[in-house]
Amino acid sequence: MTAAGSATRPVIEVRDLTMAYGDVAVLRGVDLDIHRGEVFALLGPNGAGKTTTVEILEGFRRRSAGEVRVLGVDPERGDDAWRGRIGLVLQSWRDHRRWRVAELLTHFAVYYPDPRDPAELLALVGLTEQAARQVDRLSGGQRRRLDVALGIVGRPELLFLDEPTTGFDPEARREFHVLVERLARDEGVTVLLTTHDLAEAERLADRIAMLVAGRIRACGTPAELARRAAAQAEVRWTDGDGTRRRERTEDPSRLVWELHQDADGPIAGLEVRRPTLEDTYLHMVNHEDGEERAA
Ligand SMILES: Nc1ncnc2c1ncn2[C@@H]1O[C@H](COP(=O)(O)OP(=O)(O)OP(=O)(O)O)[C@@H](O)[C@H]1O
Repeated sequence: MTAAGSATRPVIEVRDLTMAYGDVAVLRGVDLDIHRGEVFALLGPNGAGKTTTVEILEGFRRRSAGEVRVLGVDPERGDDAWRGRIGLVLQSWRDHRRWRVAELLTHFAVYYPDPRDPAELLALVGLTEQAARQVDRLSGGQRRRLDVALGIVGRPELLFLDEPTTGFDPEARREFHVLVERLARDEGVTVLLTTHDLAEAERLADRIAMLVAGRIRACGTPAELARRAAAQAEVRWTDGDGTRRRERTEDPSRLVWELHQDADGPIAGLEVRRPTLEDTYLHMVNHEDGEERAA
């Protein structure tokens, strides 16, 4: 690969990724391209396969089939130099409860060739006042920020955040969002975050992929996804015999006009509704096996 080629190549490339635990298929042909400097959200309900996907990309799990490249390397063959370019913020807290915050960062910094200064890092994640505190005395939100600090101490090009704000109060969540935005905007870090919170994905991500039952059911910018969701209106009305009816259509005025022609008078109980992105997402989650697409 030439230097120019590697500059334009996606940071993460996934083709037809499948994964089964025993005979249970969890990922059923996932395709993804994530570009340098993007904040990309993998959105899906519990059990959709988000953590499995991320663990495969991080090199912690062997896939069943498919092509995967992360920073140009197959994660199953990633060496220490490759690992040093990646930052991880995992779902479960590692066990360093007795360490003090600043000590822990200093300890991990030595593993990297060009680490961030621990004091600057503490300021960046808003933990300066807690520098001398033991890890097991931190609140849940403060621990999560320490997780992020540990994830970025080695100046990674790519940061994985697995359900980063679970258990955060609204204030901690907002501060965390500002931190992620700053990393992406000011430092060009590519961020892949998993979440089951649509509002968080819309707020943070340049692009969202909706993973439901091991398949990407829709992928695009929040605005694109919202536009596609709203393209099909739902028209509801009550028939002459009192039956409640509903129909999805891209041309609601035509349907209403036809109903008006047929009805002998006003259309009873008429409603025309444009689905929101949330309606579409919930519909996908609640009809997992259906092939209906928002894309
Ligand atoms: N090691 C494993 N062995 C067997 N099944 C597993 C294993 N890990 C995960 N699974 C199953 O695979 C499916 C996907 O799990 P995964 O953790 O990837 O989902 P997720 O989208 O991250 O969910 P959550 O939001 O709950 O973390 C689930 O049905 C889970 O029970």
